[in-house]
Amino acid sequence: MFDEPSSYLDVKQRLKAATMIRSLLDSNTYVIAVEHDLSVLDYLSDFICCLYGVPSVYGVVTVPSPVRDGINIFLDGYIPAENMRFREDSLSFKISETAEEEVADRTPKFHCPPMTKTLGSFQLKIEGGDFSDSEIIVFLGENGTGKTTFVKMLAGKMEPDDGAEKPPQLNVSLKPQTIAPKFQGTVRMLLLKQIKAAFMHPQFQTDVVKPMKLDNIIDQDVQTLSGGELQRVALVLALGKPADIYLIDEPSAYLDSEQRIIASRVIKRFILHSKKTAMIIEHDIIMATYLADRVIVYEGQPSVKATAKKPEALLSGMNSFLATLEVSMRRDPTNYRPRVNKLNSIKDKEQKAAGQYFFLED
Ligand SMILES: Nc1ncnc2c1ncn2[C@@H]1O[C@H](COP(=O)(O)OP(=O)(O)OP(=O)(O)O)[C@@H](O)[C@H]1O
Repeated sequence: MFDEPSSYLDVKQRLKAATMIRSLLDSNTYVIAVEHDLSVLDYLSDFICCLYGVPSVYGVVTVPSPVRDGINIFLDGYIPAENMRFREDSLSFKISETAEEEVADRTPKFHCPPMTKTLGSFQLKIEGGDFSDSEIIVFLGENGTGKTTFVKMLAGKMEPDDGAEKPPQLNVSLKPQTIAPKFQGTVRMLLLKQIKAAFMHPQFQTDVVKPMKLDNIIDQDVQTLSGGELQRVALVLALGKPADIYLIDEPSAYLDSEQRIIASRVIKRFILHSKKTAMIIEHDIIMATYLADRVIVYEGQPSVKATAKKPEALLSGMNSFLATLEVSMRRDPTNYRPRVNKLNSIKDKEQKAAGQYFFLED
């Protein structure tokens, strides 16, 4: 049995872990895994059971379905065989067909200069670039290529190497990768203390607090929250702080598949409506694809030497990122979710031969 094998791993490691787990299968061995990253679940499984219900009240486990049908049932919120709807809305990943042109029209709001940072034996080179309002930049890179380091430099928590021009002094709100709250008191007390203005604002309640489902835990002690509950509180806190730029390190960690999709929608809507900029580190490729207006691809050797490239369009960035991983992806025609092609499958070979590692639309 494997419980969340993908946690904190980068895309390459997630697929490696899935392949390793599959290699355990033989005629006498069954593997059962709990996994919240839908692309990994898709790659790993032959059959899946969906679980639905009301958190902390009841849960129902569906009969196993073949993996594609099972994930689509989960996303659709409807079990055709039982004529049973368990969620009002279906969850879809369609990316606006105009996304690319919208990016081209954006006016630059701030410029990040080229920078370098040396940490022990690790060297990071940042190409820099221009960033604008209402856009989300997703950082794509393997573990140990310096994503968190770049975020810390933008947040002013780390200086670039001597002599390098510093990033602009911006008002930054940071959701760190690890969350270890010291606060003694309830969630409500924490929100009132740190983000009172946003918390009391009806728009923020509707757009952020309600969808992140803080109602059930609002009077619970922060110290007793689970990992997923803490992550939801940390995201609300980060979005509730007035800032020019929101730096969000691994929003998907500890969240289940549905919460990941809801959190992505909340972040996307918030950034669009508030006309702010977000930079997000995300290893869940479905969430990363859904969130990104543009991407920064990290190249190089993890823990040794890496380059954070200039921001680029989602399609070209994903294409070059997936090419470095030697992974190709297609989209499910039903709900547009990205699916990893099995290594050496016909699609995998065809797409790689054509240099199309990633498709925006099927
Ligand atoms: N204070 C430090 N001293 C020495 N090395 C460090 C320090 N902080 C980070 N590193 C190293 O720098 C490299 C980049 O770290 P960083 O946390 O930025 O990577 P990352 O891309 O965010 O990784 P992950 O995806 O695993 O979160 C790693 O090899 C890390 O071990």
